[in-house]
Parts: sequence; C-alpha cells; structure tokens
Amino acid sequence: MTFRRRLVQAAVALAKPAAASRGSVATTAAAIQHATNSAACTGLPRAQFPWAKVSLGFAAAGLMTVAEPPSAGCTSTAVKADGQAAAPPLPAVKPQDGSVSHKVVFVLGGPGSGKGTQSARLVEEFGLVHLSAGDLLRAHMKSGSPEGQMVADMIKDGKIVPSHVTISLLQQAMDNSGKHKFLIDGFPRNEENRSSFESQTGIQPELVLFFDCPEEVMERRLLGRNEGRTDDNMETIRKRFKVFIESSLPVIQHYEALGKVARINADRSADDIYKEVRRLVVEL
Ligand SMILES: Nc1ncnc2c1ncn2[C@@H]1O[C@H](COP(=O)(O)OP(=O)(O)O)[C@@H](O)[C@H]1O
Ligand SMILES: O=c1ccn([C@@H]2O[C@H](COP(=O)(O)OP(=O)(O)O)[C@@H](O)[C@H]2O)c(=O)[nH]1
Repeated sequence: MTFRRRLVQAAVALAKPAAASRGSVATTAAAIQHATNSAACTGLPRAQFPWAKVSLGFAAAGLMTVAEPPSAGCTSTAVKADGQAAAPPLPAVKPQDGSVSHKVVFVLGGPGSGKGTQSARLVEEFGLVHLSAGDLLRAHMKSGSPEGQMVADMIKDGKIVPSHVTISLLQQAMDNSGKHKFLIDGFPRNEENRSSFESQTGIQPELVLFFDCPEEVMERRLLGRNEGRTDDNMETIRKRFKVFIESSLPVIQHYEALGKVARINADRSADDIYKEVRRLVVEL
C-alpha cells in the first residue's frame, strides 16, 4: 500500500472511530476520546477546529486540547508579551536536584511544518530559550567523533538518533543557558525519547504546540528550504514522513490524553500561524 493511500485510509477511519477497531488509528481514536472525556470532567473549555484535511496530523483531526490549568504549587513567574496583562502562573516542575525548576514548551509537527520558523518568532517576542534538537544534533555531527558520524548517518537516513545522545545535548544546552524557560523544538520524536527525557530530567512540558500540516505542503517547503541539509531530498523526506507517523504521532497522542496539546493549522501564512501561537504562549 502506498504511503499516501495509508494516510487517506487512516483519515477516513478516524472520521468513523467506531469502525476502527485496532491498530494506530483505533489507539488514536481512544486517546482522543479519553482527552475529550478528561476535558469534560474537569470542566475545561474545549474548542473544535473546523478543518478536517488529510494531513500528517490526522491523528488529532477535529480536536483541540486545552492548556493545563494552573495546579497546586504554582510558581509566580509568568510569560509576558508587549507589556500585556500578566498570564496566570505556570504549574511548578519538580526539579530533581533542588535547583530552579525548568519550564518547557515542546514544539512538534512533521518535517517542514514550520516548527523552527514559529519558534524563532516566539524567542524574539518572549525571550524563551530555543533548543532545536535537530540543530544540536547537526552541530554534534560536525565534532568529528565516531558518535558524530553515527548522528550524521542517521540524519541522512531520516532515522531517530538514540535518546541518550539527544537528551544529553539538550540537558547540556539547558544547563549552559543559565535560564529556565525553554522551547524545545523537534523533540521528543518517539515514545522512548519522551519517557527517557521525563525520567532523566524530571521535566514535564507545560504545553505542546503541534503544527499540523498536509504532507504535500511540507514536502514543497522542505524541497525549497535550501539550507544544504543532507536530509532535504525526496528519498529522505519520504522516510521522515513515515517516521513521523509511526513514531512521533504517538508522542502527540500521549500529551493529547493529558490535555497538553494545542493543535495548530500550519497550512497558513507564517504571520497567521504566529497570531495563534503567540496567544497560546501568552496564556501560559
Ligand atoms: N507558514 C509558512 N508558509 C510558507 N513557508 C513556510 C512557513 N513556515 C515555514 N516556512 C518555510 O518552510 C521551510 C521549513 O520551515 P521550518 O520552520 O524550517 O520547518 P521545520 O522546523 O518544522 O522543519 C523553511 O524554508 C521556511 O522558511
Ligand atoms: O530529537 C531529535 C531531533 C532530530 N533528530 C534527527 O534530526 C533530523 C532533522 O530534525 P529537525 O527537527 O532538524 O528537522 P525536521 O525533520 O523537523 O525538518 C530528524 O529527521 C532526525 O534524523 C533526531 O534524531 N532526534
């Protein structure tokens, strides 16, 4: 079965959750149902997105989850923008070593969905520290070490680099920044990334921004990116899309069930997307 046909079938199955009895689509439907129920139970606001395109984000079609409400043990630090009203406090993250707690927003979405573009704007406006896992890995692959070579080979082949390598780069970058509010872009990319990061750092994200974009739009953007990347070619792009569906979407489903995902239609102008994105971050 072709990749595109699989996407279409999955999207159709999602539109009829009762008909989807097993496999990833059924899991997705269950996760969505769970998230929907959770939001209803807590009385949180819930919004429906009107679009229902066939896209890599089909897993979340028709659903937007809600940002977490402040919980007990909130800190008093809030993200502000342009001197606007202070946002409600963020839930505290329990640091493992008693140091200042880190606050993290994960920026997820398929390759070329605009994660880096939107992250750069958020950094400019809110002064968060932008950690692109891909950029850290690309810097690491230039180290000339055997591990660097392994990373280079994996990126060229569209594979996910072992968690311990990426987490150690992220941890180092967080420590070196001296700051405690981070936008982590392009990570976690699979369930193992996610669970290892959470257990090793003790950090849970405050919010997960999910840039949902049709495959053909991402493909066009990647082929036009022109940054000399070894993975922005048709062969690797196809592999990356497959990895995204099979390995990365389950991470989004996990956070969706926890009510932490804001799904954003990324098939719009960068300016329109940012209007929505900044509203989500200012509300943190
Ligand atoms: N909303 C958008 N509309 C059109 N092009 C975009 C948009 N967002 C990003 N791009 C372009 O698409 C390419 C991929 O964007 P990028 O932010 O690098 O994606 P990602 O980090 O998700 O891989 C870049 O060349 C970027 O300039
Ligand atoms: O946590 C990460 C982030 C990136 N990558 C690798 O780096 C590549 C490029 O990722 P990036 O986020 O830079 O770009 P995207 O694919 O989202 O355009 C991926 O395909 C993976 O091979 C990885 O293994 N783990």
